[in-house]
Amino acid sequence: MSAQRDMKEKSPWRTPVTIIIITVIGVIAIVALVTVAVLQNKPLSQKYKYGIVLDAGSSHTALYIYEWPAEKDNNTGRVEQTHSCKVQGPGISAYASDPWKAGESLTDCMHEAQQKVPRNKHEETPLYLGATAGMRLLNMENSSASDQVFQAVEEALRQFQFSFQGARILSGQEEGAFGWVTVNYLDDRLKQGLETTGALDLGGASTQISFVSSNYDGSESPKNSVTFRLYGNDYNLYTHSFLCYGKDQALRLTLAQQTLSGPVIISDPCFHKGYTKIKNYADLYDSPCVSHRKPQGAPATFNHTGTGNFQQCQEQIKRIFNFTYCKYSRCSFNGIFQPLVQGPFGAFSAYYFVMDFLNLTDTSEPLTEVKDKLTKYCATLWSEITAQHHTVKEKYLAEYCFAGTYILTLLTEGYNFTSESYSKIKYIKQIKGSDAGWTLGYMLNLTNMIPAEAPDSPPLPHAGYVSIVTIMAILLFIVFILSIRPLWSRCSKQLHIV
Ligand SMILES: Nc1ncnc2c1ncn2[C@@H]1O[C@H](COP(=O)(O)OP(=O)(O)O)[C@@H](O)[C@H]1O
Ligand SMILES: [Ca+2]
Repeated sequence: MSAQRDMKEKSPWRTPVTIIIITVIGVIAIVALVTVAVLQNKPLSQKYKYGIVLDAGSSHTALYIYEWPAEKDNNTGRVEQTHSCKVQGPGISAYASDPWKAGESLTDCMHEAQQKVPRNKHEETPLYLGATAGMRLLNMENSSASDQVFQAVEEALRQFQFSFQGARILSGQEEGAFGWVTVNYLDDRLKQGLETTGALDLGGASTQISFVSSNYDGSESPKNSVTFRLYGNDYNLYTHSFLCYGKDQALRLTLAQQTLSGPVIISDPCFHKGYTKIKNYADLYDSPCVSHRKPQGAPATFNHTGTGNFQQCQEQIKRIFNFTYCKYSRCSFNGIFQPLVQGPFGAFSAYYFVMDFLNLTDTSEPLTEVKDKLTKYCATLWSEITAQHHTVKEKYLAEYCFAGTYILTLLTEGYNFTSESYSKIKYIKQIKGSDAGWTLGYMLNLTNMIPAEAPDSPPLPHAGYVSIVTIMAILLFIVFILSIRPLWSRCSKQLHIV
């Protein structure tokens, strides 16, 4: 009996010290388990990645910086524009005779980008330059000049520490499709598989229309069709880019058809009464959109004089669209296939600038009222317009009557928007702080940021994991306490005996 008791007393499991150690280790193990389990599912301290896109448009270049959390696929992992910089001076295509200046023009905005992106991220930050219709036209007109502009621009961009990924001309299809991706990504329509929003982009040299139509499978005109698989959903997008139908080239087209006979004075209903300016024929026809129409033996200059008449302006503008031929079931204009417009649309870039200036962004207003307001605006004397808006650039100011009329004509006559479908257009500049335009969609595509398949969403949100682990830890603790209770009571008895 005493030998047995001796053995019991010597067993390491039965000494009070051992029991205390086991208890402490047990508690530490449970606390560690809880901590590890909770931390493993908690987002680590936020680290960001950056991307830079330069939009080399026909009228100017703009730089955009985008930022997103470094970890992939968490639900807040959205890309946002954190900064934009407008390059001083004209678009890069205007530097055809001085290519190195095109490169130099970008340096101020690039220095700004160096300040905005954290120093230690420069090397890993991709930098893209995409050029649109201005460079498309220069390339058509003089491809060696366009190559030289690209060389100069690339050389300038390589001077920076960023990871330069190249400069290239986007096709009209890409420009339209990436604008659509941007709008729908920012509106959170892609991840959730919601009805998408069409995109209307009005530039200076080209204009794009892109939308998903339920009764269009892409077979009738494959060159107008782009298919995507994004977050597990298939999209069949209709898109078209009209070169020469951006607002600056459309103005040339409209003016050029009024100068066919080479008159010295052009009375233009799209400009305000009282506006008069001597302009060069050579400048007007200095674009492949109109160069073939230059009248023979025209004088060097013409007197551009406004008459301010919306109705007549609209008649002039209609004449730049060709509605006479269409080999498809239906066309917009110039023989280009287009299904009937469908669903909501976002209209950005010059659509927004012009309609915002004219106070016509409210599309719940009936179209007839919009036209009435524009009629009044166009009929306002030039002297009154300049007096009311002395801070606005004169070139823009002179052209708002034309631009507003062009927008309404393009939408209603060109794309066949009706009073009803017009009310589903929203004129937008930004969505949730990021500019509407092709740049974000372009970067998302090149960095593979939008997966084809829906990411496996975690079965529980973070809070769910924390609750489950806490409950399990409490249960474990209770079981642990219950299991060591007999040891403790034996231990206290021993202490009593001692
Ligand atoms: N504040 C403004 N008011 C009116 N038009 C503007 C304003 N800012 C920019 N624009 C116009 O927006 C258009 C932008 O086109 P841009 O992107 O440079 O050309 P593209 O996309 O055809 O290459 C140009 O016609 C430019 O004049
Ligand atoms: Ca543009």
